[in-house]
Parts: sequence; structure tokens; C-alpha cells
Amino acid sequence: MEFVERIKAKAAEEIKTIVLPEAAEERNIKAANQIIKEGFAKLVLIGNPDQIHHLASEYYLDEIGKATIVDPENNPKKEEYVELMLKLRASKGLTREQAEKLIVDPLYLAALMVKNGDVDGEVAGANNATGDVLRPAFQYVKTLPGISVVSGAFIMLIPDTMFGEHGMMVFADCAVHPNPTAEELAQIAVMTGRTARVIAGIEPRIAMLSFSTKGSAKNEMVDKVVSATLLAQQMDPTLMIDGELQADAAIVPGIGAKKAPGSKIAGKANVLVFPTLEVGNIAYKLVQRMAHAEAIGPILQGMAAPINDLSRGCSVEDIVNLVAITACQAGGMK
Ligand SMILES: CC(C)(COP(=O)(O)OP(=O)(O)OC[C@H]1O[C@@H](n2cnc3c(N)ncnc32)[C@H](O)[C@@H]1OP(=O)(O)O)[C@@H](O)C(=O)NCCC(=O)NCCS
Ligand SMILES: CC(=O)OP(=O)(O)O
Repeated sequence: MEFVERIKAKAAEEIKTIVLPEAAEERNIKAANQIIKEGFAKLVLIGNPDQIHHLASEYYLDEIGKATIVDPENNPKKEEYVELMLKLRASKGLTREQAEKLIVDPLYLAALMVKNGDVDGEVAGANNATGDVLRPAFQYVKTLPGISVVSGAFIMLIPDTMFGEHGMMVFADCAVHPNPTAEELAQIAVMTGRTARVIAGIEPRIAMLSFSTKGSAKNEMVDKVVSATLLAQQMDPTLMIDGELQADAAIVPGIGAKKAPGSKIAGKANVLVFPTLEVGNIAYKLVQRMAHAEAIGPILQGMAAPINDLSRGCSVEDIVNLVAITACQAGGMK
């Protein structure tokens, strides 16, 4: 079974409720209709009900009536969420007046719904920049115990290639943490290995990427990747991790054998960990656009509850796929 079909079938085994805070938008509403029709998740749509119904009738989206619509301007749970916000962040200086303003923002409302257990997960980002999606999630939903840094992975499905796992690769961090320390990069590598195992369903072979292979260049940026590799190997000895490797040494067998003889990962990597967000975000977009890869994500790694971001360049299908992954995470696939 193909990856996307497998994820949808898994989500359908235990139906979860996912909130879409950008529902009054064409791609979101079309995706919502498709998800309800396919039946692998229940949906809560945040937005102006008139706008949502108008879009649904404009595009003949017959299933939208089966979703729960929450109007942020007229939300019966507003007071309950404001109290929760104050309980969680009054100590950080949040005032009642600020909380009452924030809870009308669909991205804050969605994060509070997740925190309050009213929904099982959230998908947003088609209409909002990543930072704006992440901030309410970081403030209210927080990270898993023991995780200090959230990162974003993409499952890349690259057509007509044998790179990675028959064209499937996992890339991270492509979305969240601009300039990780060695310790943070090690955490990102370990979390990405787990995403590859649990969500992509592959046994990870993780390459810690750099512009140097096994000491071919000397620079503090290379030193960071070397330290991160050692730390990641210690953090999870069950994972196969090697570095520092250049991208060609990581994925091309002949070059891997030449530049990193004896490495179990070189030439065979199916997980690529980038040294900074700058590199990861540029690399995933180039592979997506130039190699016509499907880029599923960013799947946020290390959140205490499933909240996932989208690229503003996403398609309807991208939203559908990420909702399926979010529902699987809510079902315990983390
Ligand atoms: C994620 C991001 C928005 C956080 O920036 P910020 O709001 O300035 O962060 P702050 O330092 O004020 O932190 C806000 C909260 O988030 C937490 N946080 C920040 N980065 C975090 C991370 N990577 N993992 C976990 N928590 C994080 C902070 O601990 C803080 O929590 P607190 O308020 O309870 O103390 C910022 O790092 C960012 O914009 N990243 C790039 C996103 C992006 O544009 N990606 C490219 C497109 S996908
Ligand atoms: C993941 C990402 O790059 O998001 P956007 O394209 O919205 O900035």
C-alpha cells in the first residue's frame, strides 16, 4: 500500500477530531470536504459560518454540513478558554484584556482547543506564516517531556528515483529552529529518526549533513555537526546515525564509498538532518519543485499534542495528507 493510503487507513481505525483554524479559505474548505468524504477524521472548522457556508456552496462541497463550525467572534467557550490562558500564562505577564483579544484569533483558539482536550489535533499554515502558527502552540501546548526544541520534518516522496527508501526520504529541520546548537541538532536528529520509524514506516539511516565529509573541511560549522552526531548516537543508540557527510556522500553509493569508506550510512541515507533551518528549508523546497517531489509536512516533532504546520504554497492534497498524519499522531503514532 502506498504511504498516503496507509496513513489514511491507519487514521480511519480510530477516528480523531482535528481542528482547521483557516477554514474560510478555498484550499482548506476543499480539503475539509475531501476528508469528511473519505471519512478518516472528524473536523472542527474555525471561521465565520456565513463565509464557510458561502464557500461550500460556491464549490458544491456537500460534506461541509457534517463538520462542527466554531465562530471565533461568537464562541460559547470563550470564557473557559480565557480562564485557561490566564491559568497557564498570567505568570508570564498575560492580562485578562490580552487573553480576551487573543482568543478571537483562530490560531490561538485552535491551540486552546487542543490544550483543553476539545479536539485531538490541529493543522494550520496554508494562510499564515509558520511563526504565527507555532507561537500559540509553543505557549499553550508546549513540548513533550524531555524535549526542549521542536523541529519540523518533511516526508519527501521523490518520483523516479532510488535515493532513500525507493524515493522516500525524511528531511529535518525544515521549518522551526533557525540555528540549533550541537545539543539541539542532536535532539532534532533523534526526533527525526523516530518520525521516520513511526510515521514514514522506514528503518532510519540518518546522515548529519555538512559541507564536509569526515574531516575534509575544517570549520566551526563542521565541528557543530561532528559534536551533534556523537551526541545523537549517545542519546539513542538504537538509531543508525553518521556524520559529518556532504549530501552527495550521503545519498550516492559510489561517492559515499569514496569519501566515507566504511560508513554504514554513506550512500544509503534515507533521513537527512540539515545543520541549520536555512539549509533545510531551502533544500526541501528545491527538491519539491525541481524533482517534483511530494513534500508532506512540516510534521512538528516534539510537541506535547499533535499540531502540524503547512507551507503557504500547499495544495488541497497536502492539507488532506497532513490531517491524516495528525490524526495518526493523535491515535498514538508519535
Ligand atoms: C518558532 C519561532 C516563531 C519562535 O520565535 P519567538 O516567538 O520569537 O520565540 P520566543 O523566543 O519568544 O519563544 C516563544 C515561546 O516558544 C518557545 N519556543 C521557541 N522556539 C521553540 C522551539 N524550537 N521548540 C520549543 N519551544 C520553542 C519558547 O520557549 C517560548 O516559550 P515561553 O513563552 O513559554 O517562554 C521562531 O523561532 C521562528 O520564527 N522560527 C522560524 C519559523 C519559520 O519561519 N520557518 C520557515 C518556514 S516553515
Ligand atoms: C514550511 C514552509 O516553508 O512554510 P512557508 O512556505 O509557509 O513559509
